[in-house]
Amino acid sequence: MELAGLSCAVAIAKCYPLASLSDKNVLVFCGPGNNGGDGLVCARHLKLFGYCPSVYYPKRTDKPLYHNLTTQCQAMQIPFLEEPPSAEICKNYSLLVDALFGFSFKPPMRAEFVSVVNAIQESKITLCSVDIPSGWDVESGIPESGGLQPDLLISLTAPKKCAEKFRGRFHYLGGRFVPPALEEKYSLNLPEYPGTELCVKL
Ligand SMILES: NC(=O)C1=CN([C@@H]2O[C@H](COP(=O)(O)OP(=O)(O)OC[C@H]3O[C@@H](n4cnc5c(N)ncnc54)[C@H](O)[C@@H]3O)[C@@H](O)[C@H]2O)[C@@H](O)CC1
Ligand SMILES: [K+]
Repeated sequence: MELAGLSCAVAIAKCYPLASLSDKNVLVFCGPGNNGGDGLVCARHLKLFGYCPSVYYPKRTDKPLYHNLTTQCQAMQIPFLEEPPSAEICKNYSLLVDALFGFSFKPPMRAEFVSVVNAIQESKITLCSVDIPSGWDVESGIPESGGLQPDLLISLTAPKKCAEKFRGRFHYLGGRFVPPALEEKYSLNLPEYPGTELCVKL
């Protein structure tokens, strides 16, 4: 998770260098599972890279891993929003990071998250999705009702089938931790990571 989240922060910094943004404010939406954990790690590394991340983490998982990730963000003075951000609030940020749901999401979206996703969509702020655009089915992709349309998708470990439907500008692969034997076993056919890079543009 630490490597996955770090690779997301690196991909974001490559696509949206600080100098290209009107301000450094980034809002990271974190869901209850591992995708949200990746988001917490990503927020921390974005801060280390000079961005000003805030986190919205409405459904916190009561496990030591998530407590620790939250504590680390708080120790770095990363603010946690208490109220669900409206589309207007989202407009205070240069970038939104969607780490709500990943490959374990089962549509349809439960009511408690519908307004959160709608606010992201309505704001039209540049969106970066971690692993899978939240609300998309891991296999079939975009929901019929429309869904989030990220500008950057960071696929982790290997692109999921739904990534075929991604239409944004930047697609990166991150999570450089697959042992070669596993890559071979599942015929993942992953691209070469250049040098010591943590992510690679697809
Ligand atoms: N397992 C692995 O090998 C890796 C996993 N990683 C990350 O882990 C993610 C998968 O994590 P998880 O399996 O924890 O699952 P997710 O983080 O995808 O989501 C699980 C959570 O979503 C909730 N949920 C599911 N369907 C929902 C719906 N319709 N409405 C509202 N809530 C819903 C579940 O109750 C659960 O709390 C990946 O997408 C990736 O981001 C990466 O860190 C890399 C390695
Ligand atoms: K996501």
